[in-house]
Amino acid sequence: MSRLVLQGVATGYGKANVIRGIDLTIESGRRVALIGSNGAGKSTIVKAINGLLPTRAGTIDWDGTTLGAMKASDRTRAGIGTVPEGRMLFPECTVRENLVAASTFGAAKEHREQGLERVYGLFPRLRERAGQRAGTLSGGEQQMVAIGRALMTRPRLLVLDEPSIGLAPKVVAEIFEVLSRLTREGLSLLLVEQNVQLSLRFVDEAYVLRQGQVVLQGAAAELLDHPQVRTAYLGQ
Ligand SMILES: Nc1ncnc2c1ncn2[C@@H]1O[C@H](COP(=O)(O)OP(=O)(O)OP(=O)(O)O)[C@@H](O)[C@H]1O
Repeated sequence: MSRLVLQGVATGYGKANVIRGIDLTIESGRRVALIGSNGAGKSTIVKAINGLLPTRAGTIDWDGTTLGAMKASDRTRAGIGTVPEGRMLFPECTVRENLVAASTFGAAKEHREQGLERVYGLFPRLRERAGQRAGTLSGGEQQMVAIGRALMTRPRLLVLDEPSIGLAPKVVAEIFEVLSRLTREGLSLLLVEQNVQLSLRFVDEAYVLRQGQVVLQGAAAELLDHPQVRTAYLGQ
């Protein structure tokens, strides 16, 4: 079972307490979105989940185990994959090298070729561009590499920070179709998106964050109709 539970999580930077006690649960196989305006703390929560930022209070449980001070690399090995904001690829390395770099994590090592085949099957364009330097790819292709790289570690939960940013609608649709396919195969998703319309149409449930606190949560379809969400995030 792959269940992520945040209880009373607080974290921040230096003297700034950015996240001030949030509860959030992602049940196995569910698609969950975290929405909120610029600076609400979405990326900060992502960093607390993937272990790049220590928590100051509360607990994060994954698969029934409290993560505590577990290192980021160990969280990846435990099945939490991240597609970071800005993609963070190695621009001078090829697509294949970027993908393979991630497979040095745990079990993925023996399954490198299998992993590559799976990624190329999901994103055929990456097979065609396997030898091309990542920095020369289009934005959409780079996002595909970032997602593919996370998949190379065989995650059971994929955390995506702003996957649609700066991409044309057609490419976004293509990427979300792959994400949809992955969730049908049982992968859980935490989607952080500025595009509220897109994320609420895609996920099962969502949390609305304001100034480091959850101000609304519920089924995505209900939130799409919620007056506060419509006014604040959908411009309606
Ligand atoms: N490394 C850092 N050091 C200090 N403050 C930071 C750092 N990273 C983020 N912050 C601050 O934490 C707050 C939340 O930032 P965060 O990036 O989590 O917001 P966000 O909801 O993801 O916003 P965006 O949609 O603009 O990415 C902001 O006030 C930001 O200035």
